[in-house]
Amino acid sequence: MAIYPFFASLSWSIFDRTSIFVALASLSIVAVRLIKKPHRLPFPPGPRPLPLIANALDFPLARPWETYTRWGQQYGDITHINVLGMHIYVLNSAEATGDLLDGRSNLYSSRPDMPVAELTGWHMTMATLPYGDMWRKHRALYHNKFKQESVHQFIPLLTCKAHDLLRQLLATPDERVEHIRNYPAASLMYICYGHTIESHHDPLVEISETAAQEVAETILKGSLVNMLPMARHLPDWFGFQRSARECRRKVNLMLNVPYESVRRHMTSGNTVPSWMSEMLEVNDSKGGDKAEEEIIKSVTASSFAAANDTTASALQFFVLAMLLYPDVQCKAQEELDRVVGAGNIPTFEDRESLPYIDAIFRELLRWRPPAAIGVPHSTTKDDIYRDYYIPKGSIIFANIWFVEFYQYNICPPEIDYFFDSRGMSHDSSVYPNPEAFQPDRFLNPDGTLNDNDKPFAFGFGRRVCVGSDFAREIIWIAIATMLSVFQFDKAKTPEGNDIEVDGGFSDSLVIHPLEFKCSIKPRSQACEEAILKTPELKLDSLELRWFE
Ligand code: HEM
Repeated sequence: MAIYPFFASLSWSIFDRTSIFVALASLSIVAVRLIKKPHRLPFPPGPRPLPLIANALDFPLARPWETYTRWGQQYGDITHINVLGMHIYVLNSAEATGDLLDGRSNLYSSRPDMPVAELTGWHMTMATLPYGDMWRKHRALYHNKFKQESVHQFIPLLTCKAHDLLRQLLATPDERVEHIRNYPAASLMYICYGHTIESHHDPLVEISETAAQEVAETILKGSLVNMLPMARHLPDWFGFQRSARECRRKVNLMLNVPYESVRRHMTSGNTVPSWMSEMLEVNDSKGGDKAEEEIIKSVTASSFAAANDTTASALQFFVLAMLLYPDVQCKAQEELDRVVGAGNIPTFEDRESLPYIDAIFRELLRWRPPAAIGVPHSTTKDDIYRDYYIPKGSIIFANIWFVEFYQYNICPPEIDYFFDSRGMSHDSSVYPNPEAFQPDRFLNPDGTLNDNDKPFAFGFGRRVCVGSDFAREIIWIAIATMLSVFQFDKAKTPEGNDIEVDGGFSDSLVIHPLEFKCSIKPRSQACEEAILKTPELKLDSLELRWFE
């Protein structure tokens, strides 16, 4: 089990006085937590704890949604484990999640105290801030920019970027993965910093992506260390500290390099209006408060980090779905041809008349929610739910999704309870045949969209994704325009046989399909011409009304 290397790495010969102090202090905190008199009400059921270390060995370090789903099947829709004194609850139903994270959001809206976030410098990003004034301040800045009433301001930019994507896919379809990655990155770099990406190896994108990726990896590597507040003081020989320090260096670059670039443009009088320049101008006009400037750096950097990978994940899975479900592609193209005319590219103005495309968007986030276990919440007060005790500071995971084990041949045949899903997005009582990609689930019999418009994929309560309206826009226009002009098919072998795709995906915080081959061709000569005719807008010449 993954905890063994953790303990094995503790070599007594190299303990110094600090190490001994840290180890003893950590152990005494854990011991106090473990022997602390429990509330008279029980904890919910869960795996049997061992003496002293409780459920430390049960805590999943890889593909946690699989373990969480199994617990859901064994213990019901609310499972409890105690990891080194930390109370962790896993919610495996929409009902329990709705009751707690939405219904009691005044108590369930903080984030776990994670030393690893502080050590990597990530603690100032909104997604990790505890519930309180600083979080409210960050959230207000985001809300102002990305709230539903504001996102229409991004329409010219997103249209332009979607057309760029079409042209890139037409020119080099084999670079599909890179083009799709580039699409949200280019949009967000422009919104946040007024920066135009020229290639797939843009330095600002690479700095931001590397930092976000390394933080995710360090968080995973340090997941047990995360549980101990004393981890902040672990000695340097502890490998985790070194990777956290390296990560911090990259996070600093992510915060400061784009900022310095925007500042340079502002000083030289060549400002390209952006979210950052707009906020800096306001702050400068009030005297240039340094703490405020740090917040500005943080909200822009973390919106790129939160938005880029999740959006790219949804679009990569979209292509996979089109290969696996050609009937869906066909139905979508029929709708597009009927509404905008074959060979024409839809715009946001056509959206109301294209319900099936919206249904594809909703099904995509249900079928493959990019962040399968969301982001953990934590409680700010003791609570009682269904006669179970939930102490202050508990960590709450909502298992948005579970994996259909049998599909990937990793489920032992005797464990048939996996077939009966309880994961929320794949709850078979709500979504029959949950593993199938069926956008019709989101349509009324008359073809209009139904009311099921709150994807679990965006999270819950007061911490619900602040970019969800923007995500809908950026994903919708890409899907609609791509489907209008391209045919997505399985690639062929030289003998003309289909190259099968297995539908597997990565084991990461934000999931992505494993590499697969795909053929992308214009649907007709008219479609190819329509793509080539899309104007190659110079962003600087766009009417920048979205920054008003
Ligand atoms: C398909 C795209 C996206 C998905 C699936 C997604 C998913 C999520 C999830 C699951 C959370 C955690 C919610 C919770 O704690 O319950 C979250 C939080 C967040 N998302 Fe997104 N997101 C997406 C796109 C975006 C975009 C486009 C932006 C910004 C423009 C964004 C910014 C954020 C921020 C800042 C948070 C932290 C909110 C907080 O802690 O208060 N996300 N997102």
